[in-house]
Amino acid sequence: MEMAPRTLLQKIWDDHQILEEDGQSLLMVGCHLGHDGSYYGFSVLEERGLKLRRPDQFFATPDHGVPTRSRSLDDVTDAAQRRGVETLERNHARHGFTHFGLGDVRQGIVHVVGPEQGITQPGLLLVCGDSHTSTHGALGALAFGIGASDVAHVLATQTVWRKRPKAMRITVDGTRPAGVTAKDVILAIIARIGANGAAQHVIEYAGSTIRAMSVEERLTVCNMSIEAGGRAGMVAPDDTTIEYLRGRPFAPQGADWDAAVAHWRNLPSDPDAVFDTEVELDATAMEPMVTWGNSPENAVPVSARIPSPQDAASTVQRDTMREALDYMGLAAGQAVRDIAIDQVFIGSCTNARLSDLREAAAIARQGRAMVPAMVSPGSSMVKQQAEAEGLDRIFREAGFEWRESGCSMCVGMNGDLVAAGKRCASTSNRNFRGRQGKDSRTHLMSPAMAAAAALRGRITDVREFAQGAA
Ligand SMILES: CC(C)[C@H](C(=O)O)[C@@H](O)C(=O)O
Ligand code: SF4
Repeated sequence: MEMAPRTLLQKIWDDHQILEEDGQSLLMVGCHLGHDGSYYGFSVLEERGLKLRRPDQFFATPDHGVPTRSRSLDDVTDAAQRRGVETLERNHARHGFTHFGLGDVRQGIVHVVGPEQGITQPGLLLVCGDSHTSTHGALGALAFGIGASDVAHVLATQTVWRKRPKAMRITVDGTRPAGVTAKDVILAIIARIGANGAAQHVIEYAGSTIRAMSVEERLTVCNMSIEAGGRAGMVAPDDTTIEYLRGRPFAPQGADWDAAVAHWRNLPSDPDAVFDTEVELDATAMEPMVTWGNSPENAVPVSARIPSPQDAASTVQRDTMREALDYMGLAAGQAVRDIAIDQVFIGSCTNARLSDLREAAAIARQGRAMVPAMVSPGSSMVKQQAEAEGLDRIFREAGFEWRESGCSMCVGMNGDLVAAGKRCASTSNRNFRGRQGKDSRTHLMSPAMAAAAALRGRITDVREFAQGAA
């Protein structure tokens, strides 16, 4: 009998399902990633006298609490954060998993490090106790964040229970206009479908715009799947994926590589596969995007004005918009381009890979920062590569601070904070209330847009600057 056509999601799910019970699947986990917030799971192992089931399939690196001024833990002001990093080191010594510690060039934000090291691969079922695990789907993996008790379950059994999600395909077609980056594409997607638009779904991004993207750009898109309410986001593996992985430290080698590639080639959704939900967008009509509120769905083109609560679809939405404008200190009808900012953050698992830093540097070199601006590379390897091509010098000469790698001001756990009432142009993924510090105000945008905002001290259309690489 011929098999029914399947989506990429269905293929990976079927490959990993051990059994199905009461509507839940028990799935074999191929790769488990951890960071300095992963200690709860290990304490459960200890309480129950259990061993780490597969030390060879657990990889961790400290990111959330690490200092970015230096690599010394003495620069971490919060005792709990310091304990997180130290506990990860202790668990590594005890359980023998792969650990890229502070001072190791392979350290970085776990979602930057996985792909960079070739740990993230097509067809893998990958989990991590972190919501932005969706990032790894850019390489054709099924990757999702899991809660603390699931982390303990995976550490002990290398399996996880999950309900089979629905499949959504988001097709983006056309050539992006100049100045429109992968970040703008995902912000446009979230603005269209809403912060809950992909609830219960795993998103597959498809179409000529996605196919034309580099792996680093696809990582940016998949990273924010969770901000659209999706369980995960993925892009089918293709030549771009395979060329990206070739020769990376943890990628298969020799005959194993050939076998892996043959498997990866079979993963893309079959032509007749049916998706539960389909969404289509035209990239040719897109502009650089900026958020104005406290949800990533509050994204508008940089040339637009802030929408009015009076135009909201419901009274609930109207109240939410009013509260957001009040919190953000903004008025309906105000031009986005006029908004003065207090500082700039270029970093995070969304936008701190080498290509992001190149794009930001290409703008930074055209002027001088008028407000405090900092750059925190996504990994220590990214930092090293950026320095090898002189990006650190460009940033420093433009008055930007060049820091060490970590989550940093994306979430502020390490003490890199935006002060109360201050407005930050940020390349991260969340603009929630208090996200970058108590009463801080966040505007999400691309690395080039953030650099442009730094040079002008206000939200600026990056297309006013010369385009091109640094
Ligand atoms: C602290 C961590 C568990 C959290 C997450 O799950 O995403 C963080 O990374 C974030 O981005 O909010
Ligand atoms: S960089 Fe930000 S979004 Fe990414 S894992 Fe760290 S805190 Fe979460």
